Amino acid sequence: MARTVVKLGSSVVAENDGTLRAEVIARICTALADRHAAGDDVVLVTSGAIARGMRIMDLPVRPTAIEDLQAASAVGQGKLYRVYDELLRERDVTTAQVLLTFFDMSARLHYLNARQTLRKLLEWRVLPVINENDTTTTDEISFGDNDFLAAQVAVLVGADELVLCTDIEGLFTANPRIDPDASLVREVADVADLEALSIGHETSALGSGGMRSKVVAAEMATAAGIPTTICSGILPGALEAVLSGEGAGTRFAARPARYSSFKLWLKYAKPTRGTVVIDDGAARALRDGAASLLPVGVVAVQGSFDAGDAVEIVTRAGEPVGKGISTFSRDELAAVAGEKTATVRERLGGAADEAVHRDYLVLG
Ligand SMILES: Nc1ncnc2c1ncn2[C@@H]1O[C@H](COP(=O)(O)OP(=O)(O)O)[C@@H](O)[C@H]1O
Ligand SMILES: N[C@@H](CCC(=O)OP(=O)(O)O)C(=O)O
Repeated sequence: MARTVVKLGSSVVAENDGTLRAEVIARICTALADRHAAGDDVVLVTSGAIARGMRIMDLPVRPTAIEDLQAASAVGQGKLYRVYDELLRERDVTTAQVLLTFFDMSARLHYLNARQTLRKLLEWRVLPVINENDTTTTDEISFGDNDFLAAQVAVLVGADELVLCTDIEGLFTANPRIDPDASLVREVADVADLEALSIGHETSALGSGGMRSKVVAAEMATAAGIPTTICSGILPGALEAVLSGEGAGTRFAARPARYSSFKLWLKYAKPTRGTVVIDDGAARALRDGAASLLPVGVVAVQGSFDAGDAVEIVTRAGEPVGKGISTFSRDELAAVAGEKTATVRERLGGAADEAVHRDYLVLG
């Protein structure tokens, strides 16, 4: 029994003018229902609310102003969900609509609640149909695109597989809409191997993020041990081949999962609010393993953060060392930067000695 997260891009769900691709969606629902009937857990992440709203409101192109996008999404989301609900009900699958914001992922308690709800739905054999809650997001708390949301959801539910469906067969060596010599990449053993390729942010008429955001999502999911495939959602048989294990499109091999679920959340879901610059000795101690970051190794503090916020940790030369949750606020940490533990205790009351505790730190 497998647990699979399937993401459909706007370009799969709708034509360029926002008209729903009814046949494509029906075929995909059949494929999902078949996996569900075979005993698999299936989670659907679907874009298309803005496209749907755009069509209904007769907007000629995808709007760019945030309030227009939010209003279009509000018009479209309910209607979009109803399409999946009806198609899947006809195929004996009960669905649930789940709308998430980046805030839900970045606040640990909300994250745990979302995880609990999704796990309960899967235990009930319900197929969650997920989208971002566009109407309440701001730039600050938006996923940016649903590829990132899908990767987050895959980590959240402990998926065995993530499938990102788009309007193109997979990842090409360059954007084939620009470069006719581009060829399909079938296997990616390591995302670092992709540096030589031209993977742009150019999108289809309705999409956001482009191929670049799919590769970043694949990097994130594979780092959590989840193999990821980018394939066409439009080409009949492609998603079906991926779901049956035959394969299609571009497959990113899973890397050994190095992080606990908490550290994955910290690395990928929690936004950083500031930067802590550390000296070389501290950088070595952190990179070598078991050490926490002590204030004595801190040389500068940038940004504005509270105790409990995530900070980027960098060397004096600006090389990234890692990311961690700060024990202190920006002002507190600035007041004890470079100081020994005895002075830190004296100045800050001694509640904690570490600027970032090892348990709340991810390297890289
Ligand atoms: N190297 C590449 N390989 C394949 N597609 C690429 C590449 N670089 C850019 N693209 C573009 O990415 C688009 C898909 O991204 P996007 O429109 O965001 O999809 P979706 O709406 O499905 O999320 C493709 O239509 C293609 O034009
Ligand atoms: N929440 C938005 C998703 C926008 C988005 O990320 O689109 P895409 O790049 O096509 O996956 C919507 O439903 O229209």
